[in-house]
Amino acid sequence: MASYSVLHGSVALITLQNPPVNALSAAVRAGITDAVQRTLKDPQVTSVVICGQNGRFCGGADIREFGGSMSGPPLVPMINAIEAMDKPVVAAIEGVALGGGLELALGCHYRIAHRQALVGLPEVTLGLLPAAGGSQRLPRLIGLPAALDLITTGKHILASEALKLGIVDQVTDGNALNMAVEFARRIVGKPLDPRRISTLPCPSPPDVDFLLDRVLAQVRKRARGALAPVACVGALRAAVFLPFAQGMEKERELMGALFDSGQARALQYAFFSQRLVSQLENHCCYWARYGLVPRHIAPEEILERCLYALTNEGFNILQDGMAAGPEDIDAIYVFGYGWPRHRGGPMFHAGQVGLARVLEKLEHYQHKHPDVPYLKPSPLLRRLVAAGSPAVQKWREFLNKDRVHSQL
Ligand SMILES: CCC[C@H](O)CC(=O)SCCNC(=O)CCNC(=O)[C@H](O)C(C)(C)COP(=O)([O-])OP(=O)([O-])OC[C@H]1O[C@@H](n2cnc3c(N)ncnc32)[C@H](O)[C@@H]1OP(=O)([O-])[O-]
Repeated sequence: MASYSVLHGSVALITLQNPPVNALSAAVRAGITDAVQRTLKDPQVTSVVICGQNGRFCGGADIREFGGSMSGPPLVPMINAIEAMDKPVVAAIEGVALGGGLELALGCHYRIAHRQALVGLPEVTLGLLPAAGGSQRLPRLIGLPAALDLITTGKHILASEALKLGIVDQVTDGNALNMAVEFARRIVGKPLDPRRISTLPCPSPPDVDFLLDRVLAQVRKRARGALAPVACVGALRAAVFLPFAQGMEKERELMGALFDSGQARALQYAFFSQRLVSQLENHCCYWARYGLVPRHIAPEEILERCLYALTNEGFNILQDGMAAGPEDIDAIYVFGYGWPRHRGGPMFHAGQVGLARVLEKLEHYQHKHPDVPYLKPSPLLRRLVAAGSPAVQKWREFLNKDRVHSQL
């Protein structure tokens, strides 16, 4: 939700309330929309400040809502309505203004931030693009090159850097909310048109096509096969060449293609998994409290059981003739699944570790867990070890002979 109060008799304060990061859930969007209506109707109110509860402006759209059917007022018209207000609106940024949080702040007429606050449009890291106007407003505010950098990498930057780029108007080491309220009282009556980012032209260099093509080639190389960075460049291209309303249409269309993609679901799953895993320590406290004794599993065992089971499946795939050679499997892992390139791929890595060692480990874990079928060593792995563990480059030859032999 979002609370509404009036300070000094004239400054409306809208506070986002959705701990821990004040994500823009349906309830928060409904609260902001109602509060905006109240400020418009209240003749005593001459300016507005938007802030987040507990020193955090906003962590963006509520990612947990992405899995279900979306309800509540949509973000884009809500932000457009804020920008269109005829009373100055100031965002008081403390903690974070990320994704939809920064997009909300970009819809405000001014942004005042604490120096240590973090801002950014990290949607690309979730397989998305900033689709609440961020891809169209940010380049209009700070120019195309800087917007390309921020949006295609998704990096978070400190407010002090955001000030240099022109994303925020002022930073403070003190209380950003107090400063924003004082600022809001001072600027009443100043023209708002130049502060509506959607009405500004998008500053871009003369060789804009060359720049966009170069960045597109870079993101394709850096994140091979990833859809979101490519879509981000497409949205920024629209910001340069199309009027705001049409750019927003393009942003929506590109987001639509990403939103239901397997890549976006996988990256959002990874976001929550990472946080869940970091809470494991708390689970240990829970066990201790109830006198439970967890079985000790060394990190090495987890790694080996995951890694060698995966490699073992690779040997089974080769044996079944579903892949012609180990290079096919390694290429899929390196270029499709982000396997660290410097480790060559799971089959190459097995060769580096030593096939005999991989076999020995699989036998060991299979002995401990006979009910886990994927730990059963592949017959091909056994034959390769028996043949003296040839180098990975020789396996194709070995397989061909093996297949011919098995057909005789
Ligand atoms: C049309 C839409 C367009 C729009 O452009 C799309 C977006 O905005 S996409 C969004 C773009 N925004 C982003 O990509 C920002 C994503 N968030 C972050 O990068 C970090 O969480 C942040 C830096 C904010 C805080 O770091 P920290 O202090 O180390 O804290 P932490 O990381 O441990 O998180 C604490 C708890 O908050 C939870 N939670 C967090 N964010 C969200 C969220 N948006 N939603 C829901 N939940 C969220 C998190 O799961 C965790 O829950 P739990 O149950 O306690 O495990």
